[in-house]
Amino acid sequence: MPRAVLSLGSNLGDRIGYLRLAVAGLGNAVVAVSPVYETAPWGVTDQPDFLNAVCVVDDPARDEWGWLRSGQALEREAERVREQRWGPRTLDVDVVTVDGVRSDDPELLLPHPGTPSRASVLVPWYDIEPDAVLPGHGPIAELVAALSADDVANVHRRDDLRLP
Ligand SMILES: Nc1ncnc2c1ncn2[C@@H]1O[C@H](COP(=O)(O)OP(=O)(O)OP(=O)(O)O)[C@@H](O)[C@H]1O
Ligand SMILES: Nc1nc2c(c(=O)[nH]1)N=C(CO)CN2
Repeated sequence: MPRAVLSLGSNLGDRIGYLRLAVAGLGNAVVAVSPVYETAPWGVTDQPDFLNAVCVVDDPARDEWGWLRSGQALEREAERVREQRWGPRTLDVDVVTVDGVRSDDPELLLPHPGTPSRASVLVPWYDIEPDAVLPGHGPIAELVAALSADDVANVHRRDDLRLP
């Protein structure tokens, strides 16, 4: 079960530098990287805007737990400090989905439960995998179409910023 979709986010310090660090750290496993989006914060709204992107990765040696550990190692590299839930961070790496795997382990919920409602994940993911299906939720094209006008207005593609 090697193929995963990871979401990347940063809203502290050198935001694009942290996203680049993550993509560089994923190395040869990277299959596709989305454009970068500037997004208004959801959850805790009184914090700086995020840069968000989505990465498709593939590595026969890593299962879903391997991808979680890889994401956490990258967060440590970005000197992320554990802070408030949904608060500001140098780098957030979430495992969105790993093939068809479903998990209700709180340490690794799959698919990531925030995905169906988050424009900051769905919009960049749709850019690189328009035919993707989120297990248990259907085609992401339908999830994107179901986003509110407000949600969509809160994500802005930054064509001046590129990954890796
Ligand atoms: N699919 C997943 N991807 C990443 N972390 C997960 C996942 N499912 C559960 N977790 C757990 O979530 C915990 C907290 O993660 P984190 O602090 O990044 O949450 P958050 O980013 O503030 O909120 P959210 O998970 O809603 O985006 C981690 O300890 C991790 O084990
Ligand atoms: N726009 C946006 N808002 C957020 C984000 C994020 O990645 N993008 N991550 C959060 C913490 O998980 C909280 N809020």
